[in-house]
Amino acid sequence: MTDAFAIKIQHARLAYGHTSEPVLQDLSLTFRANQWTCLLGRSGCGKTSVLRKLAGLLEDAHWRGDILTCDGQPLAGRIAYMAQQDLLLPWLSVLDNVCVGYRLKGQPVTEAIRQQGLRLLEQVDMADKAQALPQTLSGGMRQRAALARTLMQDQPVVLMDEPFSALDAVTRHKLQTLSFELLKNKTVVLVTHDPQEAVRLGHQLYVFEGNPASARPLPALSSQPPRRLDPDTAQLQEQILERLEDDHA
Ligand SMILES: Nc1ncnc2c1ncn2[C@@H]1O[C@H](COP(=O)(O)OP(=O)(O)OP(=O)(O)O)[C@@H](O)[C@H]1O
Repeated sequence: MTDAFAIKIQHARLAYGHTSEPVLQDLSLTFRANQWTCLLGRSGCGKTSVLRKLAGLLEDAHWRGDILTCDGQPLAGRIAYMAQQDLLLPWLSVLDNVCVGYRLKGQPVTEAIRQQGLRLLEQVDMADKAQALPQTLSGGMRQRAALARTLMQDQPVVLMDEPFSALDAVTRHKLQTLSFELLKNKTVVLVTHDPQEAVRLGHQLYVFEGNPASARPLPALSSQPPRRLDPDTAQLQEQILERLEDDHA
């Protein structure tokens, strides 16, 4: 696994279809190494499109603008992407889904790899479902399995699209903390609709605003994530909500 690295998007524009209005315009974002960057914004403003672009999965759209890495190397092959849909393969057990990255790379899934997958399943409280098929799981269980699969990939950049949205409050809190621990040395981009989650986990935060949307940073807090609720975090949450409300108006 290579070290985490920073990524910069500069003055990007995105449109679906040659003649369509752009979804994103003058979008500039910096994702720092070893930090969590949270992206917020109203539904449909283009957050997932940005993750798909970074993951190399945006073939159906027109993108203009630079994406730079601080080491000058391409992004391809260095990204783990946890999409909004969990994309678990229905014919594979949960454990095989967690280890599927090795199969896709044509590498054998050794006993050591299976044990590592099992340990991650234990950490997300899914060890008892290791042999279950995805269709027998609840939405929250599927999300936990997908999270274990993302962690298993051990890539320097991790993109997560609302990874905790289907979880109950206690499980969400637990998995936020666990993910934060396990992804400490990565460049993490988290899309979330939850201001509390963003404030708890984000080293830096951006709100997508306008139509076409661009990203505006929020002031960083001096405390380190994962944060507890205190007057500063409460105030920042309030500020996020105000920005989101203004954008809906
Ligand atoms: N493949 C596509 N073809 C045409 N339009 C698309 C396509 N994918 C997304 N869009 C449009 O682009 C816009 C941005 O979509 P995107 O999924 O990036 O938004 P989002 O901010 O992630 O939304 P949400 O918060 O609801 O997940 C939306 O208007 C959506 O309808």
